[in-house]
Amino acid sequence: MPLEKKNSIDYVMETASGPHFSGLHSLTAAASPFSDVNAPNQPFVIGVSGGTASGKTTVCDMIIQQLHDHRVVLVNQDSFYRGLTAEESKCVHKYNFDHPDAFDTEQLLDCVLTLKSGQSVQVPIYDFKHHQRSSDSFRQVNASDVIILEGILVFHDQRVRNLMNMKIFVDTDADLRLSRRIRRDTVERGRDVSSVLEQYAKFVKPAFDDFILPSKKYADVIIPRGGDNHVAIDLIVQHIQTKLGQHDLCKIYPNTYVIQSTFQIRGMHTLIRDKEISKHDFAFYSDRLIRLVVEHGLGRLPFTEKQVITPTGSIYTGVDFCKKLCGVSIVRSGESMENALRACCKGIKIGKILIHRDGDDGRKLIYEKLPKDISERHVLLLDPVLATGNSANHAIELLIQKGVPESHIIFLNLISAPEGIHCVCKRFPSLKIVTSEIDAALNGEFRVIPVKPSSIFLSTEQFVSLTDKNPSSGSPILYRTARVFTAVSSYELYIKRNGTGTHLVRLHFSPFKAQNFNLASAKFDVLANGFLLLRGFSAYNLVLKEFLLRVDGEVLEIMFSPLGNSGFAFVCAIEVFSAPKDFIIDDGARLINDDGFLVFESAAKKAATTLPLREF
Ligand SMILES: Nc1ncnc2c1ncn2[C@@H]1O[C@H](COP(=O)(O)OP(=O)(O)O)[C@@H](O)[C@H]1O
Ligand SMILES: Nc1ccn([C@@H]2O[C@H](COP(=O)(O)O)[C@@H](O)[C@H]2O)c(=O)n1
Repeated sequence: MPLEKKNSIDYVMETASGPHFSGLHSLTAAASPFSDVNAPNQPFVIGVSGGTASGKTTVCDMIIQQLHDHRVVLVNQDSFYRGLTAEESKCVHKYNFDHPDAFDTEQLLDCVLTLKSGQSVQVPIYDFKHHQRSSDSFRQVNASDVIILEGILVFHDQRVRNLMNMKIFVDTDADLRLSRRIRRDTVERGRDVSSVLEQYAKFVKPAFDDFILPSKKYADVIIPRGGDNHVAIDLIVQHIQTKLGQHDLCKIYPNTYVIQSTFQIRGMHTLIRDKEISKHDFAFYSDRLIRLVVEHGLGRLPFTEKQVITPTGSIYTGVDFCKKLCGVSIVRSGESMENALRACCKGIKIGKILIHRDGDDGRKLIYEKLPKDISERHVLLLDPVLATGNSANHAIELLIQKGVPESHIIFLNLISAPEGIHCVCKRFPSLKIVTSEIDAALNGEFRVIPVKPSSIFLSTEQFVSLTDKNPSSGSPILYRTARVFTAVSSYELYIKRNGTGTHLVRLHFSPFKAQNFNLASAKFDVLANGFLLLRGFSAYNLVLKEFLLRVDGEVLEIMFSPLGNSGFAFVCAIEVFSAPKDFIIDDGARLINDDGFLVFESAAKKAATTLPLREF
């Protein structure tokens, strides 16, 4: 290759699109200067208090229902009633269940602290009929995003109050509470009306006046009418959702946006971080997440008001998208976000920036291919993993040098490390970062590879790159190197844009001898998306094989499977071309031969080999 071409930006960009692994590199918590914000996200603790039968449990149930996308656990103060001694049990009507001492508050504190630290706890089960805790069974309560602590006296002890992020007091009329209590205690707790009224007058009402009502002042929110107050409950749920969606870093850097976490989103993150996930699932779920990030990022762009006339002739006042827009991917992992961006913004221009480390002295070379009018555009900068932030800062600096105002840059990530957010936001406070998850911490074990490979991805590490040291004169460069696979290995090609359709796959085999390998002795199968292309194949001479096959989706996987004694497979080059859409006639294709003709059904769903164009 001429030196001139080798130095060209296009060449650098092309070669940079090869296999790429992006990872967050290890940083021990101790080494991190951001240990405070790296601390795992603490659960949100809500205290719900109020008089007996005020509707506390009902309100909690309504909140839990509405927070269905989050992990919420309910802890009842009732579970921490002390068991009665034999003596106390004998004259239970003299026992004050409404006094703070009736509860084991130390145990309650331990329980909430354990849950807040992210561990599960065994909560006692209380039996109101026998006034005892179950001796042998517990309720397992798991760590969660939200802990709701409910009970008549949960605001009484300051240490318990201090654990709460939000305190709600359910304020229901005393007469209504008494009538509910009579019904509940007679129907559910097997008591008679007179004992209920006696307990109410002797203990319940005085304790309400002495302990419960005075604790109302600690409440952040008071809900009159309890569960009937849907407006209050909706507002509370909205507030909790906002708090849950807001990482501590978003409070420090208001231009950092984490998309609202739901079980769907957490589920997808769980999948893409699972080392057992298949490549297809990895690509599918990371692409789904990337689309959400892209949509959210687009939502941060400026808009103008626009009115349209609807088919019924009325005026609809809406908004118009920002038109001066472009994407810029940080090569190479950023390219994996391009599909999602194109899917959301038809025809969007996409530029590329490659930051290339030159030697070990940290010197960086930057190559770029950007739209000429980039300074007039809003830029969506794409990189799925924001790790240290160093590359991102180089890319952003370059965009600013090109005349893009800092406030016109929206940096889209799938996963961000706190270090990266600090690094970028400190330097560029007017830029926006949109991410789907901020990692809690990076530890020695932690390494994320969340990006869909850019264009071609080799699944194995068990390969050898060979070079023919004695090529025959005139032998094309293509045939002087080969990849040898000593285990089942596959290339995944991400077929951009057109995806589904017919593709021509061309495989080049040139059997030379190098190192300890005689490529002519290789014997192997080749499969493409499960179709067997070559069975027990060996190449004794230079061979070129072509196949036409239909790919459903974005991925074409070409697999090499060594057979028998040879123990290895090889290939010199793979070419894939997209054929015209209807290149293969689906039904009714005929093979004409001496015996008449053979009709092929669903031909497009099969793989077809072409007639050898050149077979050496
Ligand atoms: N808004 C309401 N309308 C009718 N009944 C209610 C309402 N809120 C609660 N209740 C009933 O009152 C009783 C006590 O309610 P609960 O939510 O268990 O109160 P708490 O937890 O404060 O003791 C239950 O039987 C419940 O079904
Ligand atoms: N063995 C017991 C324990 C408690 N109580 C009463 O329960 C009330 C608290 O529960 P709520 O669901 O009404 O908040 C409290 O007022 C106690 O009097 C009881 O009767 N027997």
